[in-house]
Amino acid sequence: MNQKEGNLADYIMALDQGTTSSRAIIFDKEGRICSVKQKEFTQHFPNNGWVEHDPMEIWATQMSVMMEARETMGIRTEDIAAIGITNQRETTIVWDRKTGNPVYHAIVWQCRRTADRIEQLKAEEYDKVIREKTGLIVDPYFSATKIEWILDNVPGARERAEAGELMFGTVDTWLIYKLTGGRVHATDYTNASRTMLFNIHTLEWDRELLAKFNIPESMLPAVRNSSEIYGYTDREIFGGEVPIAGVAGDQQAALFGQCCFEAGDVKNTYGTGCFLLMNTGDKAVDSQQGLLTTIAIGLDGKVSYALEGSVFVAGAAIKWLRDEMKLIDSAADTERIALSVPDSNGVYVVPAFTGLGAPYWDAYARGAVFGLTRGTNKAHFVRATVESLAYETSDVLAAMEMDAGLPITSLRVDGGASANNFLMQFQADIENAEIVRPVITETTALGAAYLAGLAVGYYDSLDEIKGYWKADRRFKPGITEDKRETLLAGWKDAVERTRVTR
Ligand SMILES: Nc1ncnc2c1ncn2[C@@H]1O[C@H](COP(=O)(O)OP(=O)(O)O)[C@@H](O)[C@H]1O
Ligand SMILES: O=P(O)(O)OC[C@H](O)CO
Repeated sequence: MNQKEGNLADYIMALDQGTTSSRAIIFDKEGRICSVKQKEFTQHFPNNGWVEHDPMEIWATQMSVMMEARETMGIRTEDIAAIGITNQRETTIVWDRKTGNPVYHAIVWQCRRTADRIEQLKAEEYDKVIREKTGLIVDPYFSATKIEWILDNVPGARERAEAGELMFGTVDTWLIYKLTGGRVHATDYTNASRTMLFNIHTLEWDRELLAKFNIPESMLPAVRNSSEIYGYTDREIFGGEVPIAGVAGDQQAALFGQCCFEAGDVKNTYGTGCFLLMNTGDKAVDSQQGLLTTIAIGLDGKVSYALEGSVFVAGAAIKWLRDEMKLIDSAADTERIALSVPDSNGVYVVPAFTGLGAPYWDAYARGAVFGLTRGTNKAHFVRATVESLAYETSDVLAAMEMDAGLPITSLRVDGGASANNFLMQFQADIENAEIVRPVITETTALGAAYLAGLAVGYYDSLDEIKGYWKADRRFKPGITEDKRETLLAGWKDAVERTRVTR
């Protein structure tokens, strides 16, 4: 059986439940991908700024990719030592304890429907209380006001919740519940830390916050380590009992998958947006620079903390070049085009399409382009757009350095746009740091696989895992200090001219 001690199964399966698709990846011991299946699902936009998913569709797509990934390889259920789950974070699902049926669609992390409630909390200066307890900057992004909205707006929901009939979960919790046939209602520390209800210092659901949002404690899942056996898959579902043994929110899983185990280790995922996390060890650093304090991982009853900064638009700006501006045919073209000119010719693109994220948190800013001259051509424009991803990253790294009080000399990278060698070199240049890209850039799923493997004895230790992590390429800084300062000063000026609120 797939038990701790003498685990003989050959593979680990990671379920990566993201914002636009559900994926299942089967890894071997060295973290090589043996099978991967992915299914997109419907995005619902019922109102301006609202985003929802159907929890049943999340479950159905996750189930089917899980089955297909195994069947394609032709392996048996018992060849899988454990399952690790990693998920889009903050997204909120409420369901009936008896039937397992959701009472409403999942309210997605991107959904802004509770913006007015957030303004009210700020007006009461309750943001300070929230910040102190949860490490978060009060925002509709997190789960608390989403749960409150469901209880206030779904007919009968509040009464049912108070009678103990409803359960809340982020997507990890929903999948665990479904996979175990409704037997386990649990989440891990990293996901709990994104709800705006979890006290990251006492490591408990915070009673004062629960009262503030009028959320009965009976709705909440048990909070557990990111690496431990949560339960076993229901035989009906998977034709065998596989332990679910690793759980972490996707950005934290990526930090773990990048083997950023020590305080000071930083990773950046260059996807649609950029997500930067710095491990701060056992210190919950209270950011003075507009970053979030969050839980990096929970192992053996102890948590490590992280500083987090998110950039809303990164790879999305590259998509914009392709789909709206029609300047490129594919995202990969940007590398060749950027390298066809020696520099951006003084052009700066600030892709603040949906406002500016960390460290500015300016919801009202909008995209801008500076430095256009009669000599500006398409290549300069494309290059400036690619460079903006590096500048945005650099702003968050500067904030992290100030908060943590230590310089960042190395950054581990992943995500779709990390394939762009020009971007990686430019990042190294302006950051004056080494940029390290691993061979396996599926670090989110890999992190979940590592966590699951550790819990069942498939891996012995963090050191063993570190031994499997391999760099594909290291980009070293290669420009002068003067040049770096000039480039960064131009960006700072462009951002200042873009900002609306300070
Ligand atoms: N070679 C490239 N250069 C620059 N950007 C790229 C490149 N390849 C992909 N991208 C961008 O990366 C994003 C996709 O990365 P991915 O990690 O799959 O994102 P997500 O998980 O957020 O959907 C897209 O926005 C795309 O425009
Ligand atoms: O699904 P992703 O990769 O867009 O990640 C979403 C984040 O977890 C939101 O906090």
